[in-house]
Amino acid sequence: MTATLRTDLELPLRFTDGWSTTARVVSFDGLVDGREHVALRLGPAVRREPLVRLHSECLTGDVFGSARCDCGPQLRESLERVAEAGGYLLYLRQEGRGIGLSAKLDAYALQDAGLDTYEANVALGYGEDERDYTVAAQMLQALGERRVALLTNNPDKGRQLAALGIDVTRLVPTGVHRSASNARYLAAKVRHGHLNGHEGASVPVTVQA
Ligand SMILES: Nc1nc2c(ncn2[C@@H]2O[C@H](COP(=O)(O)OP(=O)(O)OP(=O)(O)O)[C@@H](O)[C@H]2O)c(=O)[nH]1
Ligand SMILES: [Zn+2]
Repeated sequence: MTATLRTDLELPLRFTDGWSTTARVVSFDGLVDGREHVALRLGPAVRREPLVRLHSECLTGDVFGSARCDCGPQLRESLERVAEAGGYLLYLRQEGRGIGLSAKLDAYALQDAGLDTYEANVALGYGEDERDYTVAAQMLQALGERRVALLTNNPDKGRQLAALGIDVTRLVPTGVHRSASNARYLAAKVRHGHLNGHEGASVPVTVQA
């Protein structure tokens, strides 16, 4: 299924600490899951290999500033890095690693009772990570991008995109935004294959057969 560009317009971004940039915000028709995912195009136009961040929605971290996770600081870091390098931030409506907001809050309650972030999902009857990146591949194809560098610590994003026909040349790790409130959460992610703590390294992508 092919997605098409719907609207593409200028969006001035202004932050209270003074950082600002101008993005283009792009919406789409024909995305397979019917949700309203958007792309921000940032920075200089690059002929090959734009820097791309697939950011999974996290209302509590992205909007409210919750320190239980690292999503808020990662979102801001990603905007700045993509604005510098040239590329896209795809804001994917995959709240709670795909299980939704209310279920994520249920999972938080289980974590307060001792489970880790993945065990909590499983205890609620979900997979550890329910995200599928087909819509991200559709968005990149609609934008005319087949070759990207991916800003992430999650190798699964690179593997899934590559399997969907996008040439992912390398994974570029984000910084590590660790605090007393999210340290347990980040440690669980590393146990499940995240590259948090490998900052500065560029990691080649391997696709499983
Ligand atoms: N189910 C669940 N989802 C969570 C929890 N904490 C954060 N999330 C969601 O996890 C998603 C972000 O995933 P992360 O595992 O933090 O990071 P990632 O996207 O896999 O990897 P990066 O690209 O390196 O950021 C967002 O959709 C958040 O809403 C949690 O405890 N339980
Ligand atoms: Zn979060």
